[in-house]
Amino acid sequence: MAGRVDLDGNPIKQITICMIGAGGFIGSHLCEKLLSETPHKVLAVDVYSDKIKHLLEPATVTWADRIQFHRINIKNDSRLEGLIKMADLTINLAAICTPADYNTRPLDTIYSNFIDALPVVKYCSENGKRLIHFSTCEVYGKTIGAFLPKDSPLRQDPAYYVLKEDTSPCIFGPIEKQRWSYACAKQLIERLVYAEGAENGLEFTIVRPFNWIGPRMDFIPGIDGPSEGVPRVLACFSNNLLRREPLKLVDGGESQRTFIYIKDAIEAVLLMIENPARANGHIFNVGNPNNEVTVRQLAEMMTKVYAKVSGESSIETPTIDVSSKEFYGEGYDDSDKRIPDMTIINRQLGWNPKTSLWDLLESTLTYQHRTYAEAVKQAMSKTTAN
Ligand SMILES: NC(=O)c1ccc[n+]([C@@H]2O[C@H](COP(=O)([O-])OP(=O)(O)OC[C@H]3O[C@@H](n4cnc5c(N)ncnc54)[C@H](O)[C@@H]3O)[C@@H](O)[C@H]2O)c1
Ligand SMILES: O=c1ccn([C@@H]2O[C@H](COP(=O)(O)OP(=O)(O)O[C@H]3OC[C@@H](O)[C@H](O)[C@H]3O)[C@@H](O)[C@H]2O)c(=O)[nH]1
Repeated sequence: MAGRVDLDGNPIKQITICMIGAGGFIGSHLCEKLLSETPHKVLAVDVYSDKIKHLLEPATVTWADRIQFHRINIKNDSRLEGLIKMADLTINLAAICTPADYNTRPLDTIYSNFIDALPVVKYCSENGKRLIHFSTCEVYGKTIGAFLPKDSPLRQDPAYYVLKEDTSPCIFGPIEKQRWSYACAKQLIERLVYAEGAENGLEFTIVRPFNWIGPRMDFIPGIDGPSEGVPRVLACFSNNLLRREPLKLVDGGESQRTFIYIKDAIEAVLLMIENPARANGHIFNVGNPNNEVTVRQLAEMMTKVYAKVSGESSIETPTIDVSSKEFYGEGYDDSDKRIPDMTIINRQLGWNPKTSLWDLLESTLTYQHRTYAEAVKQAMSKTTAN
């Protein structure tokens, strides 16, 4: 760790980071990276700590004095401002961010993504502290191309679908499509952070993650989360594969996504943390434009990769179609396509993603198999016995 320098060759000083939402998927990977590869200190704030338990116990690990866990719900805890004041930088990851909640719990979604983030922005601004705020690629909503006729040749033109931080519009569906409650709340908090920068000099960076995936993402229903819960697609499909049941393709699985390996994405966040002069005042797409698939193709690839890593043959009917109304309920809608433009992050931080979709699925599904296969088998045999 000695002699670490930033992108401009300046020595990197140790800082204290207040990480809100540190116990989640992204937070757990970021904590791991900061503790194992940097000298920085982490004030980890969350209501849960299961995903960072391995970093907190036993107290003898070499970084024991560099991480503190604070079990705090930021909705209503006066300790938050004190922690932000103690830190040099605050990173806010806390959010409700699973699509199954956006249309079924729209109030919780809006409160979590906008109202609950307000004090964090305010305390950073008032105390002159730097903020890295986690937004989402969903702020782009649908592509312009989605509104062109199906056979229009313009649909092939990147100008109609590549998503750029400084020029693309944010296109959401009607209010009754409550799916967009999340994207809209995230957009408004982005605008607020930006305005605090413009009017009050807040030093900020906004991150727009494009489908980061990897180990510890969400939960496997009935094993380490509610049986009826619907996590994001990686965990839904992992759960289906573990239970040897067909993967459910919502509305035919035609939507397209670009998936990036969590470990590649975390490299980008570390560059933002350690290069404030290059990251402040910017909004960054963080994704892998080379890893685009339809959800159907993702299902097919995950089925193949899982067969390889588990040694089990795939089932006869690997996928089935379900309607979005049946799967998510009333008010669901979808982003059609998400390809991040990488110009700004490339120019400012020289960062590029590395891992192919096949490789990231292979390491992630190896983890899923090792972590869950036995527990799923036991849970299934109990259900059959009953
Ligand atoms: N994973 C992705 O691909 C992705 C994509 C786009 C945006 N994001 C954004 O990145 C951030 C982190 O996402 P994630 O995938 O790690 O999600 P996650 O759900 O795993 O993590 C969020 C964490 O925040 C905590 N939290 C929520 N409300 C809280 C509160 N009131 N007080 C304290 N802690 C609270 C949760 O307990 C959870 O541990 C979110 O803001 C999300 O919108 C993630
Ligand atoms: O079992 C499933 C689950 C999901 N899907 C589909 O798979 C696609 C991806 O679904 P995800 O649950 O990963 O969520 P989305 O990509 O739509 O949104 C996510 O993207 C960015 C973040 O802000 C959030 O983490 C989340 O909103 C959607 O088209 C969804 O309808 C299935 O076809 N079957």
